Amino acid sequence: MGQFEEDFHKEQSRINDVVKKMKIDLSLLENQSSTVKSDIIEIRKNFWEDVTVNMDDAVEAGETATSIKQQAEFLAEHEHRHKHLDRDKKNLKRLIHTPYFARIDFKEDGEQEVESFYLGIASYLDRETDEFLVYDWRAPISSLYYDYSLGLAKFSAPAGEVCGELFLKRQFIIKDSVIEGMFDTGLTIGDELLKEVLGRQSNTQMKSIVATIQKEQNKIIRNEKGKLLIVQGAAGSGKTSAALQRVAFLLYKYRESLNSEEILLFSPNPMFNGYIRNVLPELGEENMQQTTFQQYIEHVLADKFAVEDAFSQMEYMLTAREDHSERRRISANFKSSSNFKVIVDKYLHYLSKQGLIFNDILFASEIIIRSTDIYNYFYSLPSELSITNRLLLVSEWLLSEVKKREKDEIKKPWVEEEIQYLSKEEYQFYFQKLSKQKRFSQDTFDDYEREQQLLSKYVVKRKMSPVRKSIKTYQFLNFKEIYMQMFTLDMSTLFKEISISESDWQEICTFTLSELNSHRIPYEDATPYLYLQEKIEGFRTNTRVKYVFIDEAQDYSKFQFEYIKNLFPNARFTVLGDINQAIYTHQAYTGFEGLEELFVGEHIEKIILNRSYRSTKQIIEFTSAMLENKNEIEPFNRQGNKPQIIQKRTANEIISGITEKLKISDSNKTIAIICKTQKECNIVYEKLKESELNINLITKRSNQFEEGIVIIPAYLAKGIEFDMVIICNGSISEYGNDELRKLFYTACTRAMHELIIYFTGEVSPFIKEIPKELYEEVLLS
Ligand SMILES: Nc1ncnc2c1ncn2[C@@H]1O[C@H](COP(=O)(O)OP(=O)(O)OP(=O)(O)O)[C@@H](O)[C@H]1O
Repeated sequence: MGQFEEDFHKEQSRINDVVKKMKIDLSLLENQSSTVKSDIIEIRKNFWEDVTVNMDDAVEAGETATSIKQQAEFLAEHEHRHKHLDRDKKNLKRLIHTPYFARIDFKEDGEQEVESFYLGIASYLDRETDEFLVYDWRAPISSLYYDYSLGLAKFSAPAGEVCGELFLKRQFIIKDSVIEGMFDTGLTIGDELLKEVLGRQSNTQMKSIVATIQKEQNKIIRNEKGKLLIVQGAAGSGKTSAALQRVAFLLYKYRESLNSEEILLFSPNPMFNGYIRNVLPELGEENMQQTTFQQYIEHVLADKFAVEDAFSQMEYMLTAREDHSERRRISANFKSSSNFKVIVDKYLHYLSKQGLIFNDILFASEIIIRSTDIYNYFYSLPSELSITNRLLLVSEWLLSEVKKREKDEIKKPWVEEEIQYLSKEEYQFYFQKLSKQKRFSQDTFDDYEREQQLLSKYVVKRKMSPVRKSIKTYQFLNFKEIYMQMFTLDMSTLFKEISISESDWQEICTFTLSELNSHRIPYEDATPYLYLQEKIEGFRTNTRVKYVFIDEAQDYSKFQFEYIKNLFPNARFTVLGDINQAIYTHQAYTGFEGLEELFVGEHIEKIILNRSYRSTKQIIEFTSAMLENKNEIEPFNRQGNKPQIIQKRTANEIISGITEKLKISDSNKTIAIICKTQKECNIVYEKLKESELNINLITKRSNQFEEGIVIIPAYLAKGIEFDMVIICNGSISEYGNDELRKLFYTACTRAMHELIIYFTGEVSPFIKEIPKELYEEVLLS
């Protein structure tokens, strides 16, 4: 038997031993879990029997409450235990399937022996010997595997740095407790396993990458210092993957003080949430909270406006008549720039001296406090106070005015009338309240005068309650008008400082006012609107969230970053993006400089990922050639066919070409037909439907990443990948404008193994620029 066979044999026999122990533990866990489950059923069934219920007097009622509380706690404790056992069971089942993926042999300085450590998705302790048979990939020692090749190595343990030498790095592919592959490697993480993993077909669900995390990615995952961690990474360089493994790492490292509810991920669209849903559970962790920025703004603004989303804005830009889309582009571009923030901040300054717009306070359709009085009161307050603090004082003043008004109202005839018309239930309700009060005030119960007086007070208070509520929620502030006013003032002094012409500003003003007057808020206005509102009314912060992740961050404006930062004052931020995929060209994207400015004085770390793992070498070479910074992206050496560029005479011929391709392609593959817009997707879908192939149309409302063949607009395909990508129309007529370069690049970089681009007439200039040897061309003869 050769050395390899011998090692292989030994390793398999270790796995057999470890799995045997795991199976015994699993059956113990199963027994414990079923006992706890029966206890829970029993407790639920007998809940009321085990509680002493006696409401005879206050003391007895108090004891009853305590008894119920104790019983509920007893139940909760059992349920909690059951949940934990369930989680342990699931982890153990995963470990039995794949006990580990790597082994490292390490000799610590000062020690005689080389020790072997096996790494898996969770730790496993031998209960008899108290020895770790598997180490969690997030344990301190595991970082040796990700960070070092053979030779001198060190890792940070809780007690300090541990130095030594790494003698072996062995990787395994294990399925159903059987070794399917084993590689010894001297490199950081051997290419063999990575090649194996990357060569597999894509899936509708993203997978965890713990067995093959690369050194640069590991820096992201284990980063603990920065208040802000910025990751600029090429398409397919593993930004999303690193972010998700980082969540798992944080949940492990801070398991005593951090839970998944305190981590929030902003993702590009709802479908993406579905795409990444399985990664953390696969690693034995619960998913973090997930949202999209759109969901957030809609949550806040939807009761006032029809809120446009980024995709509708994009679709409009791509499909509207050129003069219309140009006007819109100027507006969107400007509003997401720092220049507009200068205007908003100047406007805030202006408002601190004059110009806030208030609503009258009404009671029963009668004005009880005039907006002019509120205005005067507000501006009579010391101007050194912030607007927010002055508003607080205004609301206190208004509430005291309302109180005075309540006193006057009590004597009015409507009150007596209202008392007479109180329903039986209402009367009883007040009666009970009154009796309670009388108990304390020692009044005689049948004191009719007093009763009448108190009832009047209650009736008036109740009637005034919406007024008080509206004051507390600042409805006396006409915020919509305040925002609109910004587009009506003479801001000419500002234009000296910022780069916008008077005529462009006028265009922007006309467009914005017309939209807001029609109760529509354009996407580019939503964040400035909220920003201004929060600056005036005070930020509604979420102090619970400790980590915020922003994926596809190149699509966020400085306004949005600032808004998110203010919203989560206690959070650390991990922001991941790719400058080459900034598809919202109007967004005036300037890299992450704007973001860094928001964190001046705080610890910022920046990591750049240049190596791309998603696509074959041929696809990466082809797609990177479209970019200005061509040489910065390093392909992983995985071979495939060159991208194909196919010319057709007509759009209908393209459809026939696609149909033929689909018919001969492997049905297990994920295939995306990517069009520039939703409008085109709909047309192509209608035509392809006739082919009897099973095809799914993806729209911005899709929550699910469908299996098989999908038709999807380029801007929705961000972040996702497919075995094969077919670009429906790569003609100059579709992708001729340089502003669409990044959109085209994003669409092409979704391909893992195959990329096919159809066109009619003349091909897009982005392709013409690519050296011919990087693709295969099928032209009409
Ligand atoms: N270390 C790794 N080991 C194995 N696979 C990896 C590794 N890093 C990335 N991948 C794979 O590469 C593909 C791209 O990863 P991911 O989607 O995280 O990249 P991204 O940088 O977010 O891409 P994009 O910006 O283009 O959306 C995925 O299939 C992922 O599983």
